Amino acid sequence: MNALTPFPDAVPLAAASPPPDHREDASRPHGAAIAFSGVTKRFAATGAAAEVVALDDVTLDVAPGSITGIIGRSGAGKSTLLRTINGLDRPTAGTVRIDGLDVGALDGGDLRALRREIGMIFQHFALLSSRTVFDNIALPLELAGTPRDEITRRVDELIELVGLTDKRGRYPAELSGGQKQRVGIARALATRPRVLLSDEATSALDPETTHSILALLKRINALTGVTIVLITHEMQVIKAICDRVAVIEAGRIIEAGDVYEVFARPQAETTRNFVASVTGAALPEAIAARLRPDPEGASQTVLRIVFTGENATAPVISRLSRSLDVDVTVLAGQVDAIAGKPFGNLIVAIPARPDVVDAVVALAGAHGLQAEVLGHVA
Ligand SMILES: Nc1ncnc2c1ncn2[C@@H]1O[C@H](COP(=O)(O)OP(=O)(O)OP(=O)(O)O)[C@@H](O)[C@H]1O
Repeated sequence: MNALTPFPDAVPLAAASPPPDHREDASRPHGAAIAFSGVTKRFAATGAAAEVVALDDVTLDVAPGSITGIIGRSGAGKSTLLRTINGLDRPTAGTVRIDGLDVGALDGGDLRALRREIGMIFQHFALLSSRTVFDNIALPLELAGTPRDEITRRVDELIELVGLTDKRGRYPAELSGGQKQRVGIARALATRPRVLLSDEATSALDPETTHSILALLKRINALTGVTIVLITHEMQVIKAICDRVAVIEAGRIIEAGDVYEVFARPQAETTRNFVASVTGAALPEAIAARLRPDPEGASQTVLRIVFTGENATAPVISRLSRSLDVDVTVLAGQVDAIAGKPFGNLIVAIPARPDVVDAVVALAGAHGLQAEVLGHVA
């Protein structure tokens, strides 16, 4: 691939007639594939500060047009991973490729050309306080040398897309947090990027505003096919809009896959905790404090039962109870939609008899459910 034209089939903004409305964009996929291969990033020791391995041999594929979430706790390496995509951080080892193009090998004009294909939104919006909504959104187009009439057309189109028509001439100080993020999103989309990076874009917003911003990102992804990579520490965000998720811990990807699969069968302890934070899978504290691994002397065994797909709404608990003649006490749970599919999670207590426990687990399995023993209470 020619390094000077990182996206040969991308339409150069200045030369293109913008489509009259965004629905036309849906017919031409914009998304770019991103491939991390063995990416390690070390920050050298300075003075008293020891060397930091921020990314440790990260290999991950981001599908074009997907919404991929990277979740991890503070310091896990999320921002560093995001910054390797637009070349703000260069890997110490390994490669990051966007549609096959090695980001780490680019510099100067090639890197600037690549960055025009990558929009970014931030937790604290990063708007210029002295510029109006219109002028903030216009900035990347001005920097790209886009003619004035085309800037006006494109910015007005974006202002409408993000629902800020009545705020066109307002300044950031006159906007709510959600409105500021809408400006940030419009600005990030101005040059018709093929990748949109979101750095904790909803972390500073209240739940309702978060919901509307996530819905906007999902709509933009559906309309334009832009590949979205978002980093977050909230599983709620992953659950709301992502197709794929990767869990990062101490610079390593410890789990990655389809969001529904990861929610249904989380493997790593950290992933289980993230999943439990949003699926009702967390044990009530009073029970958790009494839970022990040893069934000796216990009166109740506590199970987690995960319902997926069409089983999510089946009356399985009453069937378990009737056909095995056991009392099933529901301790916690909810039925929800994840990635658009039903997903249920119940925590139940049954009598702590090995034959009963085995029968319940087997019967749940026969109904296509997963049942897992969490522990026992006296
Ligand atoms: N420029 C830098 N110099 C030295 N160390 C750095 C630098 N940038 C990041 N780090 C370190 O790399 C590790 C990963 O940081 P990073 O910001 O990627 O984590 P994060 O998951 O985004 O955290 P947060 O959610 O708190 O923003 C941390 O230990 C951090 O202190």
